Amino acid sequence: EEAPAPTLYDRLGKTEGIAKIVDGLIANVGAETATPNSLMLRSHKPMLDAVNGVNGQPPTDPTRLQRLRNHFVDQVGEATGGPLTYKGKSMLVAHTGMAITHQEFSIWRQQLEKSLNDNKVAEADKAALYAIIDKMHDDVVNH
Ligand code: HEM
Repeated sequence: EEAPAPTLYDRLGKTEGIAKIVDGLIANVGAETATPNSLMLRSHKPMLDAVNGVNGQPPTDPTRLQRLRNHFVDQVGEATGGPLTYKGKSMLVAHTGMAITHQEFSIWRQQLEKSLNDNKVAEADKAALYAIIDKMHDDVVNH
C-alpha cells in the first residue's frame, strides 16, 4: 500500500505553514498601507481604523483583523484539501461595498506572492494556490 499523495494543504506545511503564509501576507499588506500613495489603504482603512482607533479614540473592534486572519487560514486550509472549515462570508458578500479594482486585486496578489516566496513555497505549489485564488477574482473585484 502506498501512502496517498500529499495534498496542496500538506505541501504548504499544513495549518502551521498556511498560517505563516497568511501572516506574511497580512504583514506585507500592512506595510503597503503605510507607504506614501498606498494602493491598499483605501480598501483597508475601515478595518484599520476599527482596530487602531481614530483620533485618540479607543478601537471600536480590536479583534476585527484577527478574525479576518483566522477566517483566511480556514479558507485556504479548506480550499487546499485540509481538514479546516471556512466559516466566514462568501467572497462576494465579504467584499461587496468595497469597490475593489482589478489593480487593487493585483497589488494584493503581489503581497501574497512575496509571502509565498519568503516562505519558500515551490513554484508548482504557488501555481496551484493561484488557480484557487484567481477563481475568486470576479467575486472580489468591482462589487
Ligand atoms: C482572492 C482574493 C481574496 C481572498 C481569498 C480574500 C479573503 C477574505 C476573507 C476570508 C475575508 C473575511 C471574510 C469574513 O470574515 O467573513 C476578507 C475580507 C476582507 N478583504 Fe479580502 N480577500 C481577497 C481579496 C481582497 C482584496 C484584493 C482586498 C483589497 C485590496 C481585500 C480586502 C479585504 C477587506 C478590507 C476585508 C474586510 C475586513 C473587515 O472589514 O473586517 N480582499 N477577505
